[in-house]
Amino acid sequence: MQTKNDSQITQCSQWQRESSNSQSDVEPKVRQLLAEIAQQGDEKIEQLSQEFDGFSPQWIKLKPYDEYGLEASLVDAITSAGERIEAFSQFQRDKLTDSTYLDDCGEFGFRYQAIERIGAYIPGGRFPLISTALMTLIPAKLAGCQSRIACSPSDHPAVLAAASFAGATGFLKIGGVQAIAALAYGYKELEPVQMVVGPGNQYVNAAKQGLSQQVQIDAAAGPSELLILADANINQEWVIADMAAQAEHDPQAQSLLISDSLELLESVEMALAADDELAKLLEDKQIILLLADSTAQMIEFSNRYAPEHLLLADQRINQDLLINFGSLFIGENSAVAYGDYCSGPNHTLPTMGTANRSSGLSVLSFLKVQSVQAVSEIGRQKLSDIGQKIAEAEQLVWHQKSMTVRSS
Ligand SMILES: NC(=O)c1ccc[n+]([C@@H]2O[C@H](COP(=O)([O-])OP(=O)(O)OC[C@H]3O[C@@H](n4cnc5c(N)ncnc54)[C@H](O)[C@@H]3O)[C@@H](O)[C@H]2O)c1
Ligand SMILES: [Zn+2]
Repeated sequence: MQTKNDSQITQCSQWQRESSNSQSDVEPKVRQLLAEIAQQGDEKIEQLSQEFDGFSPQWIKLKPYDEYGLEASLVDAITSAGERIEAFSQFQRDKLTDSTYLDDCGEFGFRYQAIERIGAYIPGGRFPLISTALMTLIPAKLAGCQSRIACSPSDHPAVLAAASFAGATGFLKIGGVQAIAALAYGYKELEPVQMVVGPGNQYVNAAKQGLSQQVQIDAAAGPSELLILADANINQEWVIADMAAQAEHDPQAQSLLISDSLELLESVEMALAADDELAKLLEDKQIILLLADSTAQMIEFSNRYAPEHLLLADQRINQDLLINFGSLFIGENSAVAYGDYCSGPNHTLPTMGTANRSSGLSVLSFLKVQSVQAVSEIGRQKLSDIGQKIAEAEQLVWHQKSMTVRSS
């Protein structure tokens, strides 16, 4: 199939995601700052907070979330969104049951154990990120993490209210590299946490990366991505709004529409061209229109691209064939924006193709899977027979001995 010469519609086989912008100047700078903090401790954290944000780090005592003077309808919305996110987390937690089996050598199994202390970074930025506070702190609470520290350079009432609703056990007003370092190394009475989650700018992400030996971190959530798989019958107005919505997160955010219907793509292109704002998104390649030969090629493209958000608006495609995505939205009722705010599943999701190997944030992120074993009297003999032969071959004499002494 050929597309018109002046068209922005591209054959999907000829399109590839650009690699992320190099953060070459940010990474060394952040590494240097972290080294200074490691050496100089709290004093350096305070100095950087003054230098970059103009305030000293400050503990804020959280009030009940409905005492922040927010508009009543916003309080209701936070409650409803929070309850749905909580219900999803609870559902997931309930499915994860500790389990053991018995065999002739004893009892063997595994159990889920929450990480004790976690930190959630809530970006400062231009907007009070209510949803980020809910999406990071609620799963940690439902997982059973005992200490859940929120950090943000913003003390906007909506952020504090959301952190309070989501059950933060402490709120430290601090931003950037120094916030991540305070969580990882400890700061004054704050003991080091074991895991740091949450989005942020390139300094925040570089700090998380730089401290990933000290603490567990979640996947770096880069610029937002959406891929829509569309048949000829989609509601164009809806999916155009979805594409523009994800594009508005960030100038580097990208929304892709793929279809085997050239007619549909041309119609969408015309609709975009008729609106200055949307036309600019197309021109800036924040919206991309891709033509496939077949549904098989659409599926193959989707699995290779591994989008953060995947909207399946093609009734011919079996969802089970889609294997790489952060979050799947099935049918065009399922606006990605619902997932951003309030449907329940998490919005902190892997980007840049890392969805082919990693998962978004969830209750699971905050749990360790531990194995347990209790060897029986009979097992003592049987396992010694097996293990001591291997220990002998490895020439680990005390390993061998610790088994042979038990075998008689
Ligand atoms: N993927 C997601 O789910 C998601 C959700 C929300 C936000 N985000 C992203 O989070 C980011 C928020 O960024 P932000 O900047 O608004 O808030 P931020 O809180 O991430 O960063 C602000 C901090 O950056 C530090 N900083 C600024 N300039 C610095 C410099 N030159 N050197 C060292 N430190 C410096 C300051 O200490 C400041 O407190 C955006 O990129 C947004 O796209 C992503
Ligand atoms: Zn979004």
